Amino acid sequence: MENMKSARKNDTGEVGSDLSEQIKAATKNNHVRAENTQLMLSYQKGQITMTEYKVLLCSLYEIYQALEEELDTNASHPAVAPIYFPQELARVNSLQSDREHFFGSDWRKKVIVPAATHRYTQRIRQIGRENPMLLVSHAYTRYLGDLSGGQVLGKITQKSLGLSSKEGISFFSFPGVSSPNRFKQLYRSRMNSIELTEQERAEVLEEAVSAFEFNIQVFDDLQKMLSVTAEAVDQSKSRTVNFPSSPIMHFTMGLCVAVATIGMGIYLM
Ligand code: HEM
Repeated sequence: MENMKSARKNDTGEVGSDLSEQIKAATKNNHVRAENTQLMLSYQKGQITMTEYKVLLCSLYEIYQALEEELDTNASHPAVAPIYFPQELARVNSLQSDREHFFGSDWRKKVIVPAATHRYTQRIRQIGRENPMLLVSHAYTRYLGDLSGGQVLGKITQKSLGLSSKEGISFFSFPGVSSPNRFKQLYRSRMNSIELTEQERAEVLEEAVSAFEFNIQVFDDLQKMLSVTAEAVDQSKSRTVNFPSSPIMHFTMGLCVAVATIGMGIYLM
């Protein structure tokens, strides 16, 4: 809320009246909070683990599938058409191949996502049906993030996981974008060309704040899920419970326990 006020307060001052400037100002504090989630901090310290990356890929896949399906369905909507760049930006195919790389050909069966991811995708689908204008806020939050800090995160992932090739990290590559900075300029100018009433503009800014918060909740839930998993695996070792013996089954079983625990915890709140 404070962010929203500062974006408006500065309309005639340093922020200006362009949507691209206002959305950046409105989400500034949320961006700081996102950068400071435990998952993103692990990233910045080069400490991302294979398990963290794999569960992150599962959630990103669900999120982009919802986002890109809704963008495709609403491609000719006046607020969506200017920022509709499937050739340059679409991530679902890259995420599919990254998941296939790590999970194998039956990757579709290995969906491990926390409740926060479902809440995020449900919101995207709801606005796709009811108010497609707000897809702008979600597309901005994910794609401009991927073209900014995300570019560094790709390099860190490769190094942290000791990957010798780009296989498994195609999510971070945008072959259709030769200069991320120039493309971001184009994207901002397209955002600025969208005609919005004051009320609509306020809604777009508010939805962008929510989009950041959805991402923060996903990161936090993933972290919780992984810590519960680690405990479940530890307990299974110490209690000699008949847990499946292969590492992948261990991982999957542990995550099932974790997802169930977190999912129930959240839905019961
Ligand atoms: C390790 C975590 C992160 C780092 C180090 C990081 C870093 C950055 C940097 C350096 C920029 C460029 C700022 C500028 O051009 O002024 C940026 C922009 C951006 N980031 Fe992040 N970021 C992180 C996480 C995130 C997350 C989790 C999201 C949202 C899901 C996000 C969304 C954005 C967006 C939308 C922009 C574009 C801002 C604009 O120009 O309007 N970032 N980030």
